[in-house]
Amino acid sequence: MIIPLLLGLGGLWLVWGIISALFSPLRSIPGPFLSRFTDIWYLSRLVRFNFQIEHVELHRKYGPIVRLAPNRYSFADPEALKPIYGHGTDFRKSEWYSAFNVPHPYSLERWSIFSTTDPKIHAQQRKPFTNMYSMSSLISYEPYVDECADIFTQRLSEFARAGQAIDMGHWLQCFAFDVIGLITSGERYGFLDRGEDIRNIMGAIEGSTKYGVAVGIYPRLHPYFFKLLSLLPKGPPSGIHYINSFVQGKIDEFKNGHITPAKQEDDAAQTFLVKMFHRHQENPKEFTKYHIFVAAASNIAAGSDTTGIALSSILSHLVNHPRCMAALRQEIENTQSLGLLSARPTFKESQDMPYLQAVIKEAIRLHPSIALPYERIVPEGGVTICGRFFPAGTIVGINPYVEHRIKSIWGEDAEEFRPERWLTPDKEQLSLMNRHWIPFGSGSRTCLGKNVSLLEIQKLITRIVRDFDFELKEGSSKTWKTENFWFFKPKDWQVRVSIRGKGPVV
Ligand code: HEM
Repeated sequence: MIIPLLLGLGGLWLVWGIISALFSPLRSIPGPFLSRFTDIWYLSRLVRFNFQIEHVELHRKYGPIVRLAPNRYSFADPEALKPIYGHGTDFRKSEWYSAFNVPHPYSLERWSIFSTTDPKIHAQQRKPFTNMYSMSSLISYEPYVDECADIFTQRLSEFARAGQAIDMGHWLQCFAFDVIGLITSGERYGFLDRGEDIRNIMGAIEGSTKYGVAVGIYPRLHPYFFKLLSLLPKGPPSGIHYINSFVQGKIDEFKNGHITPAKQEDDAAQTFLVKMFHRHQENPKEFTKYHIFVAAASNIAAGSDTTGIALSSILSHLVNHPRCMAALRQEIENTQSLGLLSARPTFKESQDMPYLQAVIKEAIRLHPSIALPYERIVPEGGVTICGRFFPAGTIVGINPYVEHRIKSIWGEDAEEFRPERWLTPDKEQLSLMNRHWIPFGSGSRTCLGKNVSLLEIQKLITRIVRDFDFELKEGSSKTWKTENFWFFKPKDWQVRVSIRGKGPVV
């Protein structure tokens, strides 16, 4: 009885797919054959966790607009960015993002800055947090980064003395995780001390992100899958619950031990939690306990993998391009000889180093921390993009990995690591590249933590490039292994470290 029923439903679904494909107003847009009829083709590619390679190939084969699924289109055209993500446009995030949230009935009032889809609701939700990520707050977070950089360089010195190769991607994530812990709650989680995935929190973030990437293709099934997989002791929902209870635990520990009722003199120097608890005390109805949870959870879930990957990308490009490593060291030495570089480089000092800035931008261009499309939905009335009309409800998106390789923006050598492209005197070209450099997103949903991560990146890269030499473990290929599950992560990137000159200055 069940089998004929399932076969019947499958048949109906197939017929519906074929009819929809035949009558779609977008049927002339090219793409893989199966993508016309079903989302399964795209899903099957995503779960291989290296879609970025095929994504570039698809655009080479089919042109600037490609169908990825019956109602999903991808763009590799400089003209597409502005209509989709430009300020003032009404495109909302697609429902794909909802699979990154705990669904009802498991949630009380679950929303997150990252996954809210409606632009107006999102603007209200984001506003109370922006000043915590502002430039003035940023400078006050510098001692936290320095504290972790001190421990990180100590670890590197130990590995150098032991002649031991290490998984550098993992250690850079440990650094990013401990920094975000300090900035958020004034506590280092201890990743740098132990070098291991404490309480499997990194694994939980990875598992729940992989779940979101896959299940987001069928967002209506998310509550059912979530419920079903919750029955497994180590299923992805347990990861999501785990992250949430980890964050809540940190908040509770903080509340019970550290919170001071009086506002401290120097507001900017406080951690996120201190600032947020004060805000909550002043106005508990507008700034609720859930607001505190949301910001702390965002920092932990969005701020460790991303920054760790960016640091790996920069260091790996430098290791693979000795000429660029030498040029950066020259800049560091020049700055130092002018007395403009502290032992613990400051954010301001590293911002005044143009070659460093160029290296950072170029590495993150070629290997962005996120390498899947930022999906949006065409609003009421439809929109013309790249000369083609898309009706309301169509899912459209640009993948930064693809955008960062468009030759009409970056030139014939788009695939090459050439930091000098950012030092061009051609202002128009520079402005074009800056507009299309989108590793932190684009428009109103741009990364809230961008400055925090740049603070970490600039300070740490200057310091470790000055104090250490790096080489791939013998026998390793220059092309590292990666997994792309939204976070585009290096896997087991083995590097040997040695101390330069007299060793770390601090
Ligand atoms: C190199 C490091 C980072 C990269 C490349 C990065 C990238 C991104 C991207 C691409 C988005 C937008 C995604 C979309 O449109 O779908 C985003 C959003 C976000 N990021 Fe980051 N991120 C980084 C670090 C951080 C850090 C350190 C934090 C927190 C301290 C953070 C917090 C957030 C939040 C809260 C959002 C949601 C913003 C919104 O929708 O209004 N990120 N990030």
